[in-house]
Amino acid sequence: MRYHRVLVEAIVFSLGEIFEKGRQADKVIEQVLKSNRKWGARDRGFIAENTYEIVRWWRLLLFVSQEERPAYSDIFAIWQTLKGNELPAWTEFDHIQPQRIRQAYEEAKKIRKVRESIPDWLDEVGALELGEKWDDELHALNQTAPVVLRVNTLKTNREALQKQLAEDGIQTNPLPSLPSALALTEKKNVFQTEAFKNGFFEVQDAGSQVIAPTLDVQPGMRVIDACAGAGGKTLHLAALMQNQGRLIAMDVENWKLDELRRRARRNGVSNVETRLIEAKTIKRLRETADRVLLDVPCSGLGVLRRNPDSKWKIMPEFLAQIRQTQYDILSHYSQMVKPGGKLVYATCSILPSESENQVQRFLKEQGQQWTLETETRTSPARDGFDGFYMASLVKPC
Ligand SMILES: C[S@@+](CC[C@H](N)C(=O)[O-])C[C@H]1O[C@@H](n2cnc3c(N)ncnc32)[C@H](O)[C@@H]1O
Repeated sequence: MRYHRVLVEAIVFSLGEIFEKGRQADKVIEQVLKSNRKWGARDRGFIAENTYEIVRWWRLLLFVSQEERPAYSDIFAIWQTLKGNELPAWTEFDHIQPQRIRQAYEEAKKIRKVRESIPDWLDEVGALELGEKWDDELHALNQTAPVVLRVNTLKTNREALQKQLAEDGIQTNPLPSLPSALALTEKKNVFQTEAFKNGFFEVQDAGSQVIAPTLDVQPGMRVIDACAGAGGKTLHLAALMQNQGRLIAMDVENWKLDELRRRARRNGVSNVETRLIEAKTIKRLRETADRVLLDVPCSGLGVLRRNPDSKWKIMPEFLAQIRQTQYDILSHYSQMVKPGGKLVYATCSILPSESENQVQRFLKEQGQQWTLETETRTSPARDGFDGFYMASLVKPC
């Protein structure tokens, strides 16, 4: 393996931005990759993959270093050694002792929270809430996530897109359980393709693709996506509605709705209107929707494969606070559903306290009003999808 100093320096810089300035890993990597247009695909892959993997394995690497504040270049060297790569003969690596690193790693493997590189409190919460399933889920959450596309059926179909991407050297496999999903066989930058620029697909994990179909939307319905963000699931709903009917996408953050509108244009979506949530927005929409999606803000513990830095950023207090927000949204926003209509409550969390328990509390506190129709979970350990939860609730006529 040949190392280029400038690439290793880019990784060291990125780690400093993430761990010292608390910046989001994907934003830092995006900025670093933009800083040098001459880097090729392999160089970019080297920077991005190593930075993400070091962030993912941070606690394990710190343990193996046996130092309180090791230099980021030492952490890089430890990571390469654990991967079985020989280090270059650079002076900054003179003091690195591969044999000692391998011994410390043997010790690390005996302690779950170190081996799986997770904060103490999170290991405790996971074990408490998931019991014997925690080991497998935690392990699966540390694997690199596949890149999955959702075919935009407003513009193309799965076979045609698969063929078009293959002509660009991008090989994919259809996922049998999801009619619009294609998984890449190896990581490639799909955003450069004509197919992406023309809105033929979106990048969307398989677990996330299970949610919109749960609403059972029909063309012509009136549908509200109440926590729409930048619209991953709004676009999917629009495609399932065949662009017919009315789809209101709402959020409390205007910049996300701006991004949603941009994506909707690329996707050829014409039945979406965006609405910033203000004091009376929900009240005004009382009993107006055939379907309401509540894809509520959550811990993101089901998508740690993609965002490994969030395990170092979220705190127990945040979990308590977000649970309250989720319940407030569920109990308040559910009033937008018409009698006979349907509500889907969804999270990208593996924790029952953000998911099943919230729905149970809602059913109990709302009395006889609602019935739980279906409850589904996707699992990194069981099906290789990100960890999503979705419950479909019907309001009686
Ligand atoms: C899980 S994300 C949504 C992801 C989005 N549905 C998608 O598929 O791309 C949750 C969203 O809820 C929004 N949010 C936070 N508090 C909210 C509130 N009180 N009402 C509505 N949306 C809220 C956040 O801004 C965020 O965009």
